[in-house]
Amino acid sequence: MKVNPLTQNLSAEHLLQHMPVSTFVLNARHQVVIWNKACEQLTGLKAGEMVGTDQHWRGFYTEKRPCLADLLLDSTLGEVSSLYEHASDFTSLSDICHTENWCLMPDGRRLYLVIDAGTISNEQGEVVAIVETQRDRTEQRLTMQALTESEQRISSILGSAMDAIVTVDQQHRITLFNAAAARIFRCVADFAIGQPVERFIAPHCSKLFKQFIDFDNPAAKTQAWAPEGLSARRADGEEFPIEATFSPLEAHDQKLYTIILRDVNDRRLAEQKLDRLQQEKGYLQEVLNDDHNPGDFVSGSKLMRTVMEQVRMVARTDTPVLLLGETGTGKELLARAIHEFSDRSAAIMVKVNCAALPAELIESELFGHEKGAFTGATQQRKGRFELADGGSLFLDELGELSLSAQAKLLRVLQEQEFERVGGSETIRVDVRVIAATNRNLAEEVSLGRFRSDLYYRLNVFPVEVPALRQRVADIPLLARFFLTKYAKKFGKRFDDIDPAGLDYLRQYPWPGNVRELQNVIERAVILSQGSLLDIAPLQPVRVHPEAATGKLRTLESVEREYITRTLEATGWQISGVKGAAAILGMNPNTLRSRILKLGISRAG
Ligand SMILES: Nc1ncnc2c1ncn2[C@@H]1O[C@H](COP(=O)(O)OP(=O)(O)OP(=O)(O)O)[C@@H](O)[C@H]1O
Repeated sequence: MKVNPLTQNLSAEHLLQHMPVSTFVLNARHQVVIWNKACEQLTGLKAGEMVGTDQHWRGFYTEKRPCLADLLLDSTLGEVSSLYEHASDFTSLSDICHTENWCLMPDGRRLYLVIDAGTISNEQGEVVAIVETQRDRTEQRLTMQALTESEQRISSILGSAMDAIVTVDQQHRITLFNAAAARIFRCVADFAIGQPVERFIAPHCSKLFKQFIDFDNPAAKTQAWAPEGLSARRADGEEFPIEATFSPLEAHDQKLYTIILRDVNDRRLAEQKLDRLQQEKGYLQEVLNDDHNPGDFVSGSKLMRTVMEQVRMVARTDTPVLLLGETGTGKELLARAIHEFSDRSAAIMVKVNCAALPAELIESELFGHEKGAFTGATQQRKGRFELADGGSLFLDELGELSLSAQAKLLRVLQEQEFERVGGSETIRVDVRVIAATNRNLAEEVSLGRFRSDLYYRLNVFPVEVPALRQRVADIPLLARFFLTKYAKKFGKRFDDIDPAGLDYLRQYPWPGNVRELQNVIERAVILSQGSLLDIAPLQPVRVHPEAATGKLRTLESVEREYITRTLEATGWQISGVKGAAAILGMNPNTLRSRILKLGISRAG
C-alpha cells in the first residue's frame, strides 16, 4: 500500500479521537474501543470509564437499549422503527445507516441527535468494528418545530378568517387564496392560484392595486385602505361590491402583496339579519310579558270543544282565519293555539293591535317604512309583516283598520307582497294571517267602513268564539283555573270556591267574558281570608239607562259617558286590578285607543 507522506504520522485512532464529531467505536463483541473527546463532551462520560465496557448506551439513554451501532452489528436493523422516534428518516445502505432521535442524556438534557453508523471490515470482509457518530441538532429541530407550528397556526387563521385573503406576487399572480376567498369568489384555491389577480377584480380596483404596488410609490411600504365603491368579480363573472385593504409582505426575500377584501353585500345582509333579530328580540320580550299561553286554554263545554276542533283542523293549513266574538272571549289565546298547532310554530307569531295605533301609523307598523317616508322616519324600519316572515301575524281588533291599510292587507293576503311606506321595492313574505274582531264585520261592510273584498278573503274560515254566558259549563272550570293561578301568584291557599259564590258566577251574564271572570277571581283572591274563596254577588253593568227615559242617544255618546264615569271612579287609572280596563272588561290598550277615538280627556 502506498503511504501518504502527509498522513503517515496520523493513526486512524488519533484521527477518530480528535474528530470534532462525537464518535464511539465498538468491537465485534459490542465493547467500546474508542470514545472520542467530542463524545466525552456530548455525554459527559469519560473514555476511561467507557472503554472496554458494553455500557455505551448510558451516554444516550436512561435505560439499557441497543444503540444504532449494536443493531448494525447484529444485523437487526428491523428493530429501528420501534426504537427510534423518526424511523422514517432512517436510511441504510448495506454497511452505513442513519437515523434521528430525541435522546435523554445522563445529565437530564433532551437532545435531538442525528446518528450515523458504519461497519469496518477486515480484508476477508468480516466485520471487526462499528463506528457511530452523533450530531446534536436540537436547536435546528426546535426551530423547525416552532416554524411548522407557526405555519400551521397561520394557515388555520387564514382558513378560518371571514375575509378573503389573497396574496399576489410582483407579476400580479395569485400565490395564496384562503377558504373565505374560495367562498366569496366561488372557486377553489387550485383554480385561482397562478392566475393574474386582475381576473378577480374589476378594472377600477386593479388600477388602484397597480398604483399601490408601483415600486416608486412610497405608499406601498404601508397598508392602504380601498374605500367602498370598488367591486370584484367572482369566478362565474358576477361583479359584487367590496371594501379592501392592500399591504406589502416580505417573504423569503420575495416581495408579495396581500389583498384582504370582503363582500359588502354579505355585510349588509348580516346587518339586516342583526336588525331583524334585534326587532324579534324586542318583540319576543313583549310576548314574554304577555299572559297568553295556549297551553293554558280551558275548554270543558261542548261549544268550546267544537271550537277547539275547528282550530286544530284549520291550524294545519295556511288559510287565513277570522276569529269572531265579544271582547275577552279568548280570541287571542285561540290565535296563539292556531300558530302553535301549525307547521309554523318554530317561527314566531307577531301581534298587532290595530286599535292601539293611530291610523297614520298603522301602515308603517304593518308594512315598515323607508327613511324619510314621513316626518320622524329617520331610519328605515321593517314592519311586522317582515318580522313575521315564515310565521304568523295576528291582527287583533281588525275592525279598526283604516281603509287604505285594508287595501294593502288585501294585497298581502292575495299575493304575499307589499311595499314599505315611502318605498318602491316589492317585498315578498310568507306569512299566515290570523285576524280577530269583536265587531260585526258584515255590518261594517254594509256601512262602507270595511272593504267587502277583504271581508270575503278573510271570511274563508270564520271561527265564532261563544260568549261566556253561552257556555256556563266552562265557568266553574275557568274560575278554578284562575283561582289556582292567582293563589300561587299571591302566595295564598284555598280549598275551593264558596258554593254560593260559584252560583253567582254561573248566573252572572259576563259582558266582559273570560277577562272579566279572571279579574273577578283575581280580586277575590286578594280579598278572601278563609279556606274558601268568597265571591260577592255581582251586578251586571247597566250600559244605557237613558233608554228607559225614552231619550235615545247614540251608542258612541253612551260609550263616551260610561268610560268617562268609570275613569273618574278609578281616579283615571287605566290598567291594573283596580283600573278602568279591568272593570270594563277591556284590554288596557283597547281602552286607551277608545279614549283617544272618543276624545275623552281628564279636563273635559
Ligand atoms: N278558555 C280560556 N282558558 C284560559 N284563559 C282564558 C280562556 N279564554 C280567555 N282566557 C284569558 O282571558 C283573557 C282574555 O282573553 P283574550 O285576550 O284571548 O280575549 P280576546 O277575545 O282576544 O279579547 P279582546 O277582544 O278584548 O282583545 C286573557 O288573559 C286570556 O288568557
